[in-house]
Amino acid sequence: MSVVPTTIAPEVEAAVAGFMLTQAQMTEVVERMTKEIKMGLARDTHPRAVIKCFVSYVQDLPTGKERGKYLALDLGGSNFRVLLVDLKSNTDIDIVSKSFVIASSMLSGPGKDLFDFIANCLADFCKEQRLQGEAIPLGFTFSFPLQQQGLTKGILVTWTKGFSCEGVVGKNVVALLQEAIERRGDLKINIVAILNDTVGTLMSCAFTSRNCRIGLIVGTGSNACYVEKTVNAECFENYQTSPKPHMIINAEWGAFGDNGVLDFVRTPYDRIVDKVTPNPGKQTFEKCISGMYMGELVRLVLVDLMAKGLIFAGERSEKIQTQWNFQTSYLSDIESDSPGDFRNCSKVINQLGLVGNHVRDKLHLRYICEAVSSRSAKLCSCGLVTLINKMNINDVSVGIDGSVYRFHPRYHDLLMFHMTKLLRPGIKFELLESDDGSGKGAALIAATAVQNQASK
Ligand SMILES: Nc1ncnc2c1ncn2[C@@H]1O[C@H](COP(=O)(O)OP(=O)(O)OP(=O)(O)O)[C@@H](O)[C@H]1O
Repeated sequence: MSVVPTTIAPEVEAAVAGFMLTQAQMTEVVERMTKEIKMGLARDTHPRAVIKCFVSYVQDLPTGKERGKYLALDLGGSNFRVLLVDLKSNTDIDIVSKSFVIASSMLSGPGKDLFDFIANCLADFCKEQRLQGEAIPLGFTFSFPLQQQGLTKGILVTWTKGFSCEGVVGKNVVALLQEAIERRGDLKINIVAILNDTVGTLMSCAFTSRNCRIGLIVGTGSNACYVEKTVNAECFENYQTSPKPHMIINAEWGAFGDNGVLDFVRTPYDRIVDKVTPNPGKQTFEKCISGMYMGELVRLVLVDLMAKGLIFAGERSEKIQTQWNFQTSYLSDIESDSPGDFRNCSKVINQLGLVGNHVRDKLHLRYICEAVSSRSAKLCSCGLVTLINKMNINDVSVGIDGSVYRFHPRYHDLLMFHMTKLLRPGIKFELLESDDGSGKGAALIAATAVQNQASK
């Protein structure tokens, strides 16, 4: 019987050492992020802040009594979805949804084409669901940095996550959608709210868990929102006079580090990934954390070690040399193997056009994946701890969505472990997986918006 090696070669260890954040570095990240969040909230410093802390105009958490049928659109990553959400009770919610793939050419084409495509998908869906005649309220989950000026007005600040459509930055996205709907002329749609997916996630978890105060996404991108005191949300015009005590703040934490404050935890591989994205120099924190980039980071380490003959020695593979070819789902597959077993790992190696005859190479590949996913979870923990400390509460639930959190075998446990180590003793928290947060959350915000309109 062959003995499975368990030790990592010093050269491999050295290559990924930069991903292994220490407790002191994590504490420093929390400190720096706290500063940046305060800058985003304050009127004077907001214009130059990197973590923008946008006002969401959502001030009411769900009461649990919201009811009715709502349409929701979800645009923010790999797929575009249209949903019909029927809030029957707080435990009985019917959701019918349809996903549409956005052609990669559309990601960088004219914005008008993107919004016409969205309106067409909406029309298809309404036809299928026989909703053409009804003006059902619609909540639009739009997961890019938005400077909101009201619940139905949001100016796109910048595209992220691979999108770069022309003619949208600086425009009110709700108006662009409304215009596309009007160009068709066959739909009666009442857009009552635009929201970020983090806000939808928070709302949907708060519908059933009263303690939910944070919404987190770890999917294609990463971002979080939290419940702030209205008086601290200085960019809200009524921050001193609003009768409502709270405001959900869309942190847009992906941009943390765009001013260099995270350089002390970045690796040379992060700098290479950044250069090949459509938004170099932007979304620094997100690029260290989210699904769009984790696979590429692993690939870059692998390519580097292969060039030095330290892994898969003597093997060549066109696939591994090609950008973005190492999917982030491979990290979940590889780390799902039980220790000493390399079944998934071998499959991935073969999919990448490699043979991988040596167990040590598999061990090393797993080690690299663990380094990248652990750093992601550690940085995310830093972000969550920053928000919990900022709210100064002792008991909190966090609603979480996104494929990285959902499918990575250790992500939840890593967050629990590192958050516990970073938080002051005695603070209770739970991490809740959000089920269809964007859709449910959009419906809940639409329900509150309709109610608020009616009571005016
Ligand atoms: N099994 C998996 N393990 C880890 N990551 C995965 C897995 N499957 C997909 N991903 C990654 O998750 C990302 C997609 O995330 P998600 O499914 O949450 O959708 P999204 O709506 O596009 O993202 P976002 O919410 O950031 O807008 C992709 O980058 C993909 O590589």
